[in-house]
Amino acid sequence: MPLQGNTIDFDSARMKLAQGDAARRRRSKPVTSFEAIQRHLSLTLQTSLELDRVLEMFFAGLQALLQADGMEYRHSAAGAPLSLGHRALHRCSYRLSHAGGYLGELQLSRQTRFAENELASLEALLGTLLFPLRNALMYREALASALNDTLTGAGNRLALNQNLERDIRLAKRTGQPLSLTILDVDHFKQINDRFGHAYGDEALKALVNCVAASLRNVDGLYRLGGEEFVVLLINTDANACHLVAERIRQSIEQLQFHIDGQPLPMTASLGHATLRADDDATSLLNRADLRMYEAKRGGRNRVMGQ
Ligand SMILES: Nc1nc2c(ncn2[C@@H]2O[C@H](COP(=O)(O)OP(=O)(O)OP(=O)(O)O)[C@@H](O)[C@H]2O)c(=O)[nH]1
Repeated sequence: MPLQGNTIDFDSARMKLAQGDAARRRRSKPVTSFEAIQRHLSLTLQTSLELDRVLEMFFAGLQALLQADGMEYRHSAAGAPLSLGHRALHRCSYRLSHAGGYLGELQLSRQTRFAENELASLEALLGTLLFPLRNALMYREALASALNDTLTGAGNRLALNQNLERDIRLAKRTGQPLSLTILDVDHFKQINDRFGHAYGDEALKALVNCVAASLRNVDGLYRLGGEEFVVLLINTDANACHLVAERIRQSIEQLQFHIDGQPLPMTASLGHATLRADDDATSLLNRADLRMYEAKRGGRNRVMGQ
């Protein structure tokens, strides 16, 4: 997985060193015994905390022991299943766990059956994956909690800043349109005042689920603060953004949210803006914010664009 941003890729540097060492060792004395493979793989797997990278290294290292055509890894924390190589007819699967903690499902496949002795070695080799995999999952969880709003699960302001800067750079380089919409819940204070803060929190969670359900998985949903959210739409021009914002508005209006069995209608006002050549993140957000306030002044529960 390529690293983004201006960082030094220590992982690949260390990998290259490790690979170089391995190549040198292979030239002098072939690495053949199970213990040698296991030791080498153990060292290699410690060079990264990136889940994809750890699994890639395991798949590559495994080939010294048995030839496998494909490997698939599933864990809800990892998002979509991660596939390496290509899937073949014969498969073996493992549910990985450690000290009661679930570490995912791993499946290997190839064209010919796995022999019993191969499976036994594979199971022994899986031990090398345990701690690197657990550490990579913990690292991923730590990153996610640093970038997500704890109440609603939407991205937080830090995630918005990072992704917006990146998407603006990309849109300017590729010439693709980029739009965003700011959404502010109408009269949210009344919900808190009437039902209490805890119910207000539940209403915000329901709203985020509702907005997320009307987006593509490449779209970003972020909480700016309070009851204000941003939807970031890559490769989307002003007309398409208006349609998306209108769809969001309607889905919030139709949301069947109940408090103690009582329906609680919610609406939101939305303002959108599309990237111009002289925009930066602040000017783009400010323009959408101005439109959102126009929507509030215009009577709320409406969408205003540029
Ligand atoms: N329950 C809950 N309420 C929050 C949270 N963050 C902000 N609020 C409340 O959201 C309300 C926002 O109120 P206002 O800014 O007056 O806006 P509004 O009532 O939505 O009215 P308009 O935006 O003008 O339609 C305040 O009562 C905040 O306390 C939160 O995390 N949970």
